[in-house]
Amino acid sequence: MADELKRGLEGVLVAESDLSYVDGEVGKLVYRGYDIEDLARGASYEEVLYLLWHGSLPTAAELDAFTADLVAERDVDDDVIETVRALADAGERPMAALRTATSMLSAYDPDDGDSEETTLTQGRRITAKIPTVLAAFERVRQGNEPVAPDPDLSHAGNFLYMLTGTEPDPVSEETFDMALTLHADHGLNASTFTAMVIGSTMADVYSGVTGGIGALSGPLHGGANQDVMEVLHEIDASSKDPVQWVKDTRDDGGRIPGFGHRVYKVKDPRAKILEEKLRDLSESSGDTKWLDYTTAIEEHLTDQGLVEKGIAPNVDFYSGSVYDSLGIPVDMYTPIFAMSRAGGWIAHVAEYQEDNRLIRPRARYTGPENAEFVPIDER
Ligand SMILES: CC(=O)SCCNC(=O)CCNC(=O)[C@H](O)C(C)(C)COP(=O)(O)OP(=O)(O)OC[C@H]1O[C@@H](n2cnc3c(N)ncnc32)[C@H](O)[C@@H]1OP(=O)(O)O
Ligand SMILES: O=C([O-])CC(=O)C(=O)O
Repeated sequence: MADELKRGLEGVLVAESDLSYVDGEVGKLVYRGYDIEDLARGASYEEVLYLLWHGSLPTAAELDAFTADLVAERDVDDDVIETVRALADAGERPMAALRTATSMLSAYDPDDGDSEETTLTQGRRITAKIPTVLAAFERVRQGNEPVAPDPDLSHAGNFLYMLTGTEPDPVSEETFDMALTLHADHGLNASTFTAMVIGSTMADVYSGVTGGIGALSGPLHGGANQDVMEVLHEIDASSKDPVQWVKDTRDDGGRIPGFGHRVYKVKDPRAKILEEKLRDLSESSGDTKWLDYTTAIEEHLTDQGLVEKGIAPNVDFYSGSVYDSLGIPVDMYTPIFAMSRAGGWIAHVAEYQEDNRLIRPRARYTGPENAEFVPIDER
């Protein structure tokens, strides 16, 4: 058993967690026992953060105090904004800029130490500042000045405000807030596990979140939401039938971004909620293009038996089309995922460090044995 190889750690249990549970057979996701659908429809992202970090849904008074603490941390030091400007000027990708800026934020954090309290205090600062960093990056990139946070707006509303300079309408704010809730946590996915591995060395939470951002950026994980939208744009620009695009891609041995999952063997429950949201938004705007393309792709892959084989739409398949309806640029989709998932990374690091054990698996050695060393001048 000890020597059994589990490629990609598939199915391996490495920790106990009270935070979230993914039932991949029936397509169910819960945060601390609450169904994601109830939370997405009924709770704000701030309530969900409180739930993840403190173990229960807040009362109104607890939420007020928690929100005030988050709002108080939204400002970002000028040096970080200057770095963000330099990164934007250099043409850095938003996800990489976020990774660099998040790491830099630690220089301005007055606290130090590895207690749960410090992790959550620093986690609150990181969570509050990521939207400010991201919005500033996007504004500078577009040739505009950053917009200061508005303390009267929610986490979701304030981000959209800082991004556009205009207060969002209630539908946009509610839609974005729902998307943040849907992305906040998801068991030991690759980026959360990365943050936990880093946390298990008792490194600080800035290191864990910075590592999480790096892991999330890849196309097999959070980066797929950007890929899905790029595919939709490619289909649109080429006037190709979406089904033909899928056929060509599969004939070339390619994967369909936004499909497949290590745990879900059926459609991701978050994809169902986002699809419904996209349907509402498309019908009310009268622009159903992305909905039509995504639906056609899903129907085709269902007809081809892929969905039945467990390669079904995941959260990334529909999120981009929803962000597009909010006017958000395509390469900001994965950073927005990180903005939400930071809450989950912080919760897992804090939880794991409570009863910490260094995470250190092994590889089966397949290299040469008894190689004879030859000094460099004799090689
Ligand atoms: C937030 C998230 O991270 S959700 C996931 C986001 N990522 C994507 O959408 C990228 C596309 N999807 C994928 O690459 C995969 O489904 C993953 C990485 C998410 C999961 O991968 P794994 O659990 O490692 O499955 P694995 O890569 O072994 O695939 C199993 C089989 O399904 C096929 N498959 C998996 N995903 C897809 C896909 N999107 N399109 C076509 N075929 C697929 C594989 O080719 C493989 O087939 P084979 O057994 O005939 O070789
Ligand atoms: O759980 C996973 O492997 C990927 C995922 O859906 C997420 O991180 O939200």
